[in-house]
Amino acid sequence: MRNYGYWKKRGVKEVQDKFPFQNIFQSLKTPLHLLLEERYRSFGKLYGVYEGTKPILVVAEPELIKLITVKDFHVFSDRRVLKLGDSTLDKMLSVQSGEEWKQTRSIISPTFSSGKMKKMAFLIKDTIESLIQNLEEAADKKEVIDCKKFFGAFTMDTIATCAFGTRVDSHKDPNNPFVKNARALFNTNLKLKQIFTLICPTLAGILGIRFISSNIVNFFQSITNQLVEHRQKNKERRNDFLQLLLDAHHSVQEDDEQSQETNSMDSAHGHEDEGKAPAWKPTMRNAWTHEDVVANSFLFFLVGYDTTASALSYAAYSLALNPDCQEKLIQEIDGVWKEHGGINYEQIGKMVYLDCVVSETLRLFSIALLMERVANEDYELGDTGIKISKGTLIQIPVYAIHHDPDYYPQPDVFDPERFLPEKKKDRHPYSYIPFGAGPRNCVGMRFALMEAKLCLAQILRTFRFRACAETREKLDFYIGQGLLQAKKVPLQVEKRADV
Ligand code: HEM
Repeated sequence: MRNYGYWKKRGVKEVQDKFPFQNIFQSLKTPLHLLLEERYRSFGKLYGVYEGTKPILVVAEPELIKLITVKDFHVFSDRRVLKLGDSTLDKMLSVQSGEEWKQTRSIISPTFSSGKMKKMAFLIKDTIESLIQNLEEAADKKEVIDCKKFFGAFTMDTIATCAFGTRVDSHKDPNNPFVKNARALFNTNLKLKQIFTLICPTLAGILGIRFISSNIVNFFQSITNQLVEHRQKNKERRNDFLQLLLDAHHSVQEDDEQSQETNSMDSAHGHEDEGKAPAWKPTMRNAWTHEDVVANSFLFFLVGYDTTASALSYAAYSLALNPDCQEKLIQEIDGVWKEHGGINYEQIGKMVYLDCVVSETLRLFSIALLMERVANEDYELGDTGIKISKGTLIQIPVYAIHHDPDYYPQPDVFDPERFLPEKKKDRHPYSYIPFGAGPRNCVGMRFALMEAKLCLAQILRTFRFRACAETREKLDFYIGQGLLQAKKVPLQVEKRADV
């Protein structure tokens, strides 16, 4: 049964399937980023699509995005409902809705405050050192590296230490039980296209996915149990997420820092009015259980591993193909190094060109291709006159907005200077949303930026990335995924002779 005409009747342009479920088949055939760009060109910033018979409104107009994600957040606080049918996994922040989500978010947000991130930067230092050693071996052998593998090992080590208090070198020690389980999780049971369902469950909704094997959940549950027991028995504390989540229920009244503050780390990525949606205030917190701790450590691992590894791979690739930008970044890094004798959390927050490089990477390669919200009541969309019924799904095509030549002339060119403060101020802030927007944006943004910036600053002090025969001018991406996932990012690393 088709529902065509639903949007037309409401005065909205619509994409009609030529045959039932064409939209779904198309998204499994064409890379989603290309589909989103093509529709943006043909239908503009406001149009309707159908997922089977379900009408979806696609909104790409920055002022309307701000309305939906911030000003009228009370109507659009949820994503599409995705119950995984597992009592632990259903406690993950990203799949919760309504009051449950508010309570969990109120507990989790402070764990990402800048004070906590600063302490966590010390843990990341060790994992960067392992990465540098691994890159050094590759440079000595003049190997072609797949950046995704090296940065994937680095982000896995980082999440292992920050979320599970477990020190591993997954590049050198692939048989470590943590690494084996993590790899099994990503390679088999939880394909990357399904991971995105955690932050934007489009494909899960379409395919009716129920995933994540209980063996793997049990493994992570059991290591968390052992760690908690060990820390309690030995009165041991560590500056990691596990500790912060464990402390959360003891410090119910403590700081709600993240929803209030913005800092230099957020830079172009956060929006000033984020977290200040008029109708949203952190609610009273209920008891925070051991299951909540396990679920959310696990979630950080799921969403923090591949996203940041991809961001670093795309940054390395862009710098290798744009040596002028790489030299400019190296100059900034060397300058800071000379002045401070190294680069730590404080310095990366002040490095303007480093921020431009990371921002431009996340624009050109918008890792989360789209965002979703659901209307929890009937609603009229700003002054468009469009009436949205309760339950309607809204999609925000992030990748297409980031490639709009009106905001970003020559959108396929890597040009970090677009993000210099004087250029940024001329653009609508909601035309740049790599971490989403509003109180439901990426809670891990600050951590991801810190991790990526610290890593880039440290490795470019030792190496340069170089394109090689295997490096393609255009990357090849997996199809049917909500995440922009390159198949391979081959490059060479060269040890710097000038330091
Ligand atoms: C470059 C890296 C990353 C990118 C591009 C990214 C992007 C996103 C996006 C677009 C969303 C949806 C936001 C919205 O709907 O408005 C999201 C949600 C989320 N992200 Fe990230 N993310 C990254 C890294 C991380 C890391 C490292 C963590 C944790 C350690 C994390 C944890 C989360 C969580 C828990 C949510 C769900 C928030 C909620 O529902 O309240 N992300 N992310």
